[in-house]
Amino acid sequence: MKITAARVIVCSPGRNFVTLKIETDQGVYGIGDATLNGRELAVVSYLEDHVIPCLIGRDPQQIEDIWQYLYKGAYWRRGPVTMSAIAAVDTALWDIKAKMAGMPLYQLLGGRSRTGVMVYGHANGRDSAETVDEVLRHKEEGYLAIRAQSGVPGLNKVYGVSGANRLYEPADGNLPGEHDWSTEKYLRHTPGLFEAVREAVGPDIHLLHDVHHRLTPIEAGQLGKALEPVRMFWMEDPTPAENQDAFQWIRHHTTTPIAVGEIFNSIWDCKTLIEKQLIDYIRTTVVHAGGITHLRRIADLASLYQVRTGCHGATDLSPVCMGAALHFDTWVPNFGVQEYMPHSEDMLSVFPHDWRFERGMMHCGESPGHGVDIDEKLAAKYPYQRAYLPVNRLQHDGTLWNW
Ligand SMILES: O=C(O)[C@@H](O)[C@@H](O)[C@H](O)[C@H](O)CO
Ligand SMILES: [Mg+2]
Repeated sequence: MKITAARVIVCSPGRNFVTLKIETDQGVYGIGDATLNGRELAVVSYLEDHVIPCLIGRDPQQIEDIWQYLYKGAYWRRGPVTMSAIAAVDTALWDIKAKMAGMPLYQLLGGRSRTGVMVYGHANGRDSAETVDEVLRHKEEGYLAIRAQSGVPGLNKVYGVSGANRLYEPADGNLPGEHDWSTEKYLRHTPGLFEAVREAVGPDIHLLHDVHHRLTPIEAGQLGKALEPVRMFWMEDPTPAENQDAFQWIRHHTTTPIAVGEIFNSIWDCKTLIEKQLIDYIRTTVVHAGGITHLRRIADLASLYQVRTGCHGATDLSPVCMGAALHFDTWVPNFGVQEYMPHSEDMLSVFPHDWRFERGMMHCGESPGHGVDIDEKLAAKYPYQRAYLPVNRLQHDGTLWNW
């Protein structure tokens, strides 16, 4: 069997997506997500100018050998651009292999480990009251796990708050927007927010919160301790995770579970966090952590240390990634939860898919492959529009902070 062609499809049905399509001499093709929010064209070039020429003529069944070839053969290893490009190739090859086998991807990985994939929805509001209402609305819709994010009194623009339009999209404008930040105001506000949310929603709903890299380790310890009475499912990205050892200071002060990893792109980024059990959930994804092949390795390492998966699933990860993730989630033994920020109708129309949401669970579907396709004609109607993620500055003196 041979790869005969591969091409990158860039489209923007409400937001930018980058999709790799690999065609073979058996008439079967596979697709993979290569979207890197705010740096999309870097991955397009990495694929078109450097990777695709090396793929033509190779046997698409040799998924592992091609993964090793692209990882070791680049010499310059790891990084979000490289690993997103490798991920797109890997996902497309798994899609092809499953289609050739005539089975849904989860069967090829090892079969079903659960009846469905528990997902968490995104409730957010401009203030605590609006956020509580949104959490209750998600409970009504059947979610068993709900992330809550709210505006912070005294801050203008805060991560995760979509305001009137319920779909949250952080990449805005063709230059980075500037948000303001005050840790003091955030730490004053957040414990009260979750007391109100837990009071309203009752004891059975899993509550999650994304700190989005903004605290120091000791501040994260403070927040985790303040949230203990709420019994959070997790506190996400409490502090920047380049320094994995720093998480021991959070662990010293709180038992609130911790989730990290959506911006990680290889097993090396999370090795210490997992082996020292400094986290409870690993958030690495199919699209940014080297595809199914590498994500399986991360999940297997995590399973040795009772760390569970909690894959990132924001709308800037395309429906192709969501499809592949749901097959992974259906198989992976140490599954925790899957993030699910619903894509808009425009986005979903470009990516016909097999999955469905039912009472807080997602089901990946039974069609061969990962169950997602791309309507190239429709995609062509939505040309790329440069968009950046915002930057964050401390409100009192403008210091550039973590967004
Ligand atoms: O947990 C999450 O979903 C967030 O961290 C993301 O919304 C993140 O801000 C975006 O994926 C960045 O592109
Ligand atoms: Mg996050």
